[in-house]
Amino acid sequence: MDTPQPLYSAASVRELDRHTTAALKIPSIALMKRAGRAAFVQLQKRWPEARRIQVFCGGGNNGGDGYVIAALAAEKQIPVTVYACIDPSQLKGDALEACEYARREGVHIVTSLTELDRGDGDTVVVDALLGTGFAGELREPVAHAVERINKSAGPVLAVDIPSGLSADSGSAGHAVHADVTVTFIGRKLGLFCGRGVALCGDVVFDSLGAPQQVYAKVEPLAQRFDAASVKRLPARAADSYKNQFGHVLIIGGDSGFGGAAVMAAQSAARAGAGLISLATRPEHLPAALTRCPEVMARPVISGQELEPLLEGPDVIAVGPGLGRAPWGEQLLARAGRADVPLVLDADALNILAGGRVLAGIERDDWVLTPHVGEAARLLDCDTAEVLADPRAAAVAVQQKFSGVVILKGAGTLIAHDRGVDLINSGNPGMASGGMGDLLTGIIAALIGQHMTPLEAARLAVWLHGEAGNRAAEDGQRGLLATDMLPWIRRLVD
Ligand SMILES: NC(=O)C1=CN([C@@H]2O[C@H](COP(=O)(O)OP(=O)(O)OC[C@H]3O[C@@H](n4cnc5c(N)ncnc54)[C@H](O)[C@@H]3O)[C@@H](O)[C@H]2O)[C@H](O)CC1
Ligand SMILES: [K+]
Repeated sequence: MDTPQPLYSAASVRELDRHTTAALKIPSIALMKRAGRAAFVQLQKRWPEARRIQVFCGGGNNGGDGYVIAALAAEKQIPVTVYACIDPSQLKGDALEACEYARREGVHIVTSLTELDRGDGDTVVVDALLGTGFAGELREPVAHAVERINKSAGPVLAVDIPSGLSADSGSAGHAVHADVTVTFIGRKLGLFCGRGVALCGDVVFDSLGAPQQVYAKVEPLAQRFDAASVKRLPARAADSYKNQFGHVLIIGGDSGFGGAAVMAAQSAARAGAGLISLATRPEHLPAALTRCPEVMARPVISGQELEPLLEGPDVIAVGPGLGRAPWGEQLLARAGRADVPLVLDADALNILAGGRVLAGIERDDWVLTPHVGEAARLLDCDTAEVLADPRAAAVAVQQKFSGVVILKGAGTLIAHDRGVDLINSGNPGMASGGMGDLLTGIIAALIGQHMTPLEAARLAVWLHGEAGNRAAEDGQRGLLATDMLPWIRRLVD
């Protein structure tokens, strides 16, 4: 099993830069030349037929990388033009030295966008405007240059990070939309969460030869898990029997929302739970029986009927289709005190956010699975605040309610008492009803199969997204949650 990838803040990457130049005993300009070369090699690999290159250079070292790229292109006789967004006379240090290197190689440098032709589909555009030094709102003349890059006909390669994207949070206003981002020395958290997932295109990492020991000196913001690093379930012994694989109870499905509860139960079954019970409104029993006869569906009118059902299960998931009416509140109030691990989703989170039910309760053995809107309600803030710094929001929910918090998104964050994890999974086809219900069922099934809440959260998020990717091979639009069920089964082993 691989180790997860560390993700850093901009400041931490600058610290890694310093440790690297010290450890390698090289001047920082040498690191800049390595960066420029790493980006140029990727450019040639991706677009070997590129007939022209336009490099947009800013006023800092990100711009310096751009000048190195231009010099390397000129050395290969590839027609290249640099648009110096900040006049070269204002450059300092390594960036100035890189600019002089480009001039020596005969690179044509223009300082006005009017001197830069629009280019065509064969013109590769390089975004070397802003890197880890970007802060605040995008200012002119960089903002205008970003807009021009986004209007280019050809592909875009972003150097280190798409200009306008926050390395620390993944938030962005106006920013470069790149096809490829070549990032150096340390992967930035912002490349993999928030708007970063859409703005970066493919992310290519190059350590620039940074020795392994420098990474031990700097604390990452998060660690990124993928198929190779997420812990899987063990193989089953030949003499296994169903009780060994957990009894999951799903509670939900108020009038009109029975499908959500049934899908969560089906998902738990497909993720390998030994026994699944479903406590839901009586009117949903026939559907549950038809859709998933393996599930023991039990009618629940009020909290009293739920009480005896809380005895047997090894894990309880509350929320799919629960609604926010007294029925749902009663069921959550009772389930919330059960002495087995819990998974709270959807309206169970909205009820919890209301503060009337389970007020002040903190549990180490529950998994909360908010999307951005539910996280905002749990924190009593705007969704804009959550989007501005998703990692901070996930940590705040975890500090408020304890346990494991999964903040769902294209870059899903998992906050726990030892730090923050990030998992990129899924695709835009999964932006449809029922996806969250499936995730809830998978988490519960994995806890029932003796994974810790954190292990279950990590594997479930990855598995859920991968099942969505496989199901989307037939097309993203019209992807239904139930299309993913066969894939959950194939991937959970
Ligand atoms: N040894 C190293 O540090 C290496 C760094 N690499 C590259 O360098 C950049 C980081 O460079 P830095 O000079 O610190 O910052 P930037 O070039 O990203 O930007 C600073 C530049 O941008 C202006 N600016 C800041 N905020 C804004 C804003 N909101 N609007 C407009 N302009 C803004 C600021 O005034 C400066 O002019 C790193 O990303 C790498 O690309 C090498 O790759 C490796 C060695
Ligand atoms: K950039």
